[in-house]
This record gives sequence, structure tokens and C-alpha cells, in this order.
Amino acid sequence: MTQWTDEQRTIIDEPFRSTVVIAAPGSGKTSVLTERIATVVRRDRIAPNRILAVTFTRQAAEHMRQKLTRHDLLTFRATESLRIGTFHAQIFRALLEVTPNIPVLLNTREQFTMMRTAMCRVVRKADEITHRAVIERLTEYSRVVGCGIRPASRESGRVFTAYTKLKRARNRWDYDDILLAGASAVEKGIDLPFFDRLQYLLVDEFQDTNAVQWALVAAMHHRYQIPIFVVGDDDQSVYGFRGASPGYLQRCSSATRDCAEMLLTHNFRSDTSIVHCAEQLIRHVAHRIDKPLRPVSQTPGLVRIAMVRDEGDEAAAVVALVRFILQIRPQATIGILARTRRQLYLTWRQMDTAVGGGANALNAVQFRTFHDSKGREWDVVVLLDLVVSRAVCRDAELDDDERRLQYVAMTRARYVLVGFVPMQMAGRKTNVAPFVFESGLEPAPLITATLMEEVENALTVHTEVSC
Ligand SMILES: Nc1ncnc2c1ncn2[C@@H]1O[C@H](COP(=O)(O)OP(=O)(O)OP(=O)(O)O)[C@@H](O)[C@H]1O
Repeated sequence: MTQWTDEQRTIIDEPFRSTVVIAAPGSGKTSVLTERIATVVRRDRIAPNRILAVTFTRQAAEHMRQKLTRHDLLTFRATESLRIGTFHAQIFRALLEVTPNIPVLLNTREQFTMMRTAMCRVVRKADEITHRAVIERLTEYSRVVGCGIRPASRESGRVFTAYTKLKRARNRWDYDDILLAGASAVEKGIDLPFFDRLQYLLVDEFQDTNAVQWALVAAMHHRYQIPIFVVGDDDQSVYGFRGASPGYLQRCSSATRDCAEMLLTHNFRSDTSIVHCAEQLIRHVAHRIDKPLRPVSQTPGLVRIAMVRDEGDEAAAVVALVRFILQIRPQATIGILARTRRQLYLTWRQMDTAVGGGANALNAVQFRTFHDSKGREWDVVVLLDLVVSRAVCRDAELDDDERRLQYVAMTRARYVLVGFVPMQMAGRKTNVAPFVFESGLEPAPLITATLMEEVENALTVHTEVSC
């Protein structure tokens, strides 16, 4: 059974009303949210089927349900009756009750094809339209509809009009249409009995909310009088490119009736040096809720930034480091993170060749993009390519998006965080990412033996990985 801290206990035991929880990384926000559900079911006698817990991915919803299933004081029946799911799934359900003839949803492939067709109609150079260009248009489309903003160019606007016409002509919807239809139903005053039946709305990872989702949460709260419990960390808002904004979390408590705002500041995950570096970095973000980040651990852990000649040397160094760690600590978990999948590929390929039949070793090692690392944790985290990329440093807002992304990646590490800086990539000289210095770190040329010794020392103090 979890020994809750006073900070966590106060939130879990809050009277039944609206609460906004601003939570630091590794502070147990998902655990607190699930315990809060158990509390309102047991103490306040709120029927489980009147509670809606919203997450941003199906995987997160499943994780939450599993946590609740393991809860000692909730019956299997209670857990099964809770409504847990993504915004899209829940709004779709709400709409189905009032609109039986909802168009069939496009699957990913169909949506891709439809956007490509729309681009061909407008741009008329089918053979020049790359896979990547279509994906970028789809991302922009989601941002435009999710934020209610104008397309970036006239061409985009024409492509989006063509895409919308195609959807209409074939009577199909994409995922954005679900939320737009939900928001429009609320705006037009159409009664949604699904919301009428609810008594409590909880939203995890609230920093990932976009304008339409915000409008829906606000409507459920104000129009249907549902108290809300939202948890998030504005510093971990990394989906700006899809229209999410930390601003909704930042202003949520003032826009909510009878609302308490509370902080979770103790980080249970990372050793002290990792927490301190991450905190130094995030302080450079311009508009954020100022909050302390306190490590529970009293062990220093290890943070190192190693300079290598190029991406080939980087991949070789990472493979050597991983093999060493798994040799001395076979229980260790390792996350290898980079900004893009492409950056992960070279190291992944070398690892596959080097470790070969060692399936166990590969299970312990996970390759993720920075975005995909959200919500996860590993004993050792390796960050690849800490160099200035084209996406960085174009303007202040983009810089802050990048800082938050780097912050998310850094705070996934429990005991060891090693970053690599290839001094050349694709034959061109690189520059160290400014975030490295903002974190108070100095890159130094890689000395493999020293790094391995330091990693071993940092892991030795942790009994769970030191056998
Ligand atoms: N009271 C506690 N005592 C001990 N460990 C705890 C406590 N609360 C949370 N933890 C542990 O802290 C770690 C982080 O918890 P969790 O993943 O829920 O955090 P989070 O706030 O969702 O993190 P992030 O936002 O960084 O993904 C987990 O390993 C969890 O078991």
C-alpha cells in the first residue's frame, strides 16, 4: 500500500468540489488521481458509473483502469462501471445517444489517402507530394481545427476546404470531427443526456488540452454543473504543434467555480542531480506556474554530457554503454531517447546487430522519441543528438516548446542520465543545444572507462538494480 505524503493526502482527501492539481514530474499525479476516484466512490458515495475519467491516449486509460482494478477497496464491479477513456471515445458516446446516424470514422490510412487526394486537387503535382508532406498537413489541420485558428497559408486553407468537402461527400468523419461536433452541440444548447448523468469529471495530463477540449470541459462544468478534478504539469506541455497549450491548465482554477488549486512538488522518481539539472532548465521557460521541484531521493545519481566525433561514434558508444550496464546490472531498465525516430534508427540498428540473440537485453532497452517517453521512467536514460536542430531557436515560443520537450525527456531518468553530443552530423559541424548549458551542464569529451565507472557507482547504491 502506498504511503502517501501529506501533500498527496491533502489532495486525495479534499472535500468533494473542483480541484486543479499542478504536479511536478514523478510526483505521482496519476496515482493521486486514481486514489481520488476511490475516495469519492467510498466516502462521497458517488456512483462509479457517474464518474468520467478522461485521458489523452487509450494506453493511459488502460493503465488507469489497471491501477483501479488493483485497488484494495474498490470492487471489480465498481471499477468496471467507471467511465474511463479518451476525450474522443467519450464524446463519441455522448453524441451517439442523440445522433444515431453518425458518419463512419476514417481510419488512419483512409484519412491519409483523403488528405493526399485533397492536396493533389489543390497543388496538382501528385508525384511531388511526399508521405511526410501529407502527415504535416494532417498535423496542421488538427491544430487549425483544434485551436480554431487560421491555416498558415492560403494553400493550406484550400487544401483543408477540399479535404472537408471530400469527407462530407463521402459522409465520413475524422477524429477531429468528433470533438468539433461535441463542442458545436454544446454551443447550440443541444441536450446531451450522457453529460446529465455525470457527477464528477477527472482529466489527467491536462496540459495537453487544446481549445476544443477546453471548451468541452468548461461546458461540462458550467452547463452541466459537474465538479472537475484536473491534474497536469504546464512544464510538460509538449503537443503545441497539435494545438495543445499549457495556458488552459494555467488559467483553469480561475475559470472554474469553487475551485481549489494545489501543488504536488515532490519527485519520487529521480536522484538529486537529475532533478536539479531539469529544474535549472525549466526555469528558462517564460510563462509557467512557478513551483518547486523537490527530490525525495537523497542520492546524487549521475548526469553526464559526452561529446563524440559523429553519429556513428555516438551509436557505438551507446551500444557499449548499454552492454556494460546489462552486464553489471541485468535488472536495469534503459531508455534511449531522441527527438525523432530517424535519430533513433542508427543506434537501434547497431544495437540489434551487437546484441543479436540477446532478446532479454533488448526488452530491457527501449527506444522512444522524446514525445513518446512521456509518462514513462527508466533507471538509465540516454539522450541522443543534443545539438541544435532546425526546429530549435526560431522564436521564443518554439524555444520554450523545445525546452519543455527536453525537460520531459530528462525527467524520465531515475538514477543515470547520459546525453550525447556528436560534434559532426551528416558530415556537418554541429552546435551543442543551448538547453545543455541552461541545465547547468558542460559537455566533455567521452572517456568510456570513466563514464562506465561513474555509471556503475551511481547504480550500486540502488539495491533494486544492484543485484
Ligand atoms: N507516495 C509515494 N511513495 C513512493 N513512491 C511514490 C509515491 N507516489 C508516487 N510514487 C512513485 O513515483 C513514481 C512516479 O509516479 P507517477 O508515474 O504516477 O508520476 P507522474 O506524476 O505521473 O509522473 P510524470 O508526470 O513525470 O509522468 C512512480 O514510480 C510511483 O510509484
